[in-house]
Amino acid sequence: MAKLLLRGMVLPMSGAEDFYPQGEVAVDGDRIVSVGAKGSAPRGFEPDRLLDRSNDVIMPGLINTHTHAAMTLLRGYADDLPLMPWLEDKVWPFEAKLSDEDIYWGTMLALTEMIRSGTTTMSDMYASMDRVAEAVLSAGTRAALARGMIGSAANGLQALRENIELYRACHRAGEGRLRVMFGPHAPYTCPGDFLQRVKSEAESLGAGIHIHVAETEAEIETIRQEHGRTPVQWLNDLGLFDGPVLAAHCVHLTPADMEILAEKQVCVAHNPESNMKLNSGTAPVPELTRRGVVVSLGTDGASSNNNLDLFGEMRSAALQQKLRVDSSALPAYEVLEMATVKGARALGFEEVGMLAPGFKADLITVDFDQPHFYPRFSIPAHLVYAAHAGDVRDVMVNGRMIMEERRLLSLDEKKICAEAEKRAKGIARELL
Ligand SMILES: CSC[C@H]1O[C@@H](n2cnc3c(O)ncnc32)[C@H](O)[C@@H]1O
Ligand SMILES: [Zn+2]
Repeated sequence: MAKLLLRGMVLPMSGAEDFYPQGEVAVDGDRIVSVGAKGSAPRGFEPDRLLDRSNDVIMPGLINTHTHAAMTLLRGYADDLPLMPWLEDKVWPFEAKLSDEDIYWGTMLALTEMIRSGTTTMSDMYASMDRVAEAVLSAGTRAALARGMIGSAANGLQALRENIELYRACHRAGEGRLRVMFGPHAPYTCPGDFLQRVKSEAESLGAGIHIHVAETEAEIETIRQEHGRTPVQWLNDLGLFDGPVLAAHCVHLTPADMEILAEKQVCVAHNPESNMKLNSGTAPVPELTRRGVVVSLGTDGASSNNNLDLFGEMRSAALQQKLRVDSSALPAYEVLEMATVKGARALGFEEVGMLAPGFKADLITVDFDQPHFYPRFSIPAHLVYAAHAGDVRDVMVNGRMIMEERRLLSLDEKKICAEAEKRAKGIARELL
């Protein structure tokens, strides 16, 4: 097992006070041994390699808690529409034509973009999840995978069987890099009896549930007409929140909804850019965190965003709340927590999200020797308000370097881009 010592400006994300302007992180195999000031590595720790990144920030890898990775194939295919026309008229007809192989290459494209922008873990909800798992394992990243399920009869039940199979085959696979959740799409696409069936299957396996909730006003109105309550109240009454749940979006919430989410320890994946692009609305993030809800960050798919860059997403998350509430809302360090430690909690990855002894070595280095990072008054502020995807220099997951000096080590980027281009254009031609 290789031993590595990284030196640089270390932001461990283990508490607001923790920062080492000249620090070091010692890694042995897949785990972090020590984090601290320069010279803090344990006596006797003899690294096989010293990585001097004195002008870089060394921080935990970013965690994207809500995406549909293979939707990179739809990037730029369906823009400037609200949610339901976007889904029904453009996205679902395109997705109906995707083969397992298309989903594999779309996911590979997503992973390439994610690694380049410092994302080491994603939470994905889609179809052909065995191929998504294969892509994640070969890219070397970490993921929580959920089979997206729509409907109740033939389609929904087949998807549920696939989700169970996925759990059995992949949960904790790849040295623990994979986790499996259950992915009922939304309260407006899954009937109550189906949601309860999903809940009981997930419960019997001890798995969490990943679901879209309260995304648009139209959803609130549909569920009110069908069930006479809000989506959060409906799902709670069905018992869905009795186990671990990751609820994506949660834009339109009443105070009573927020109390339920807090009481049931439902985690929320906040997707500000998708919510803006589809004109869904602005989620009440400070109101949720004030109540103790764990709010993490996601990009959603690359068709409603249109990128998978969590640096951009952090900036949007912060600015959106400042516009909605006031300039003190959602300060930089809290946004960084959403993209790291809180993401790990939301997905049930207990050993990632911060740099701490005993934790898995998932980390990135950000090249701070660039004009947009001077003067260096505040590292968290620079990371949230000034950084962009291309600033990421190195990416390590589970102790393995998968990008070094901006060179991808686990993926063939040119081949992936060519395959994605060919496959997406082929489907678009068929739909003309
Ligand atoms: C059944 S797999 C997941 C399913 O979700 C669709 N999707 C992508 N983005 C959103 C969104 O913001 N709200 C609801 N559904 C979304 C995706 O296209 C897949 O069909
Ligand atoms: Zn989504």
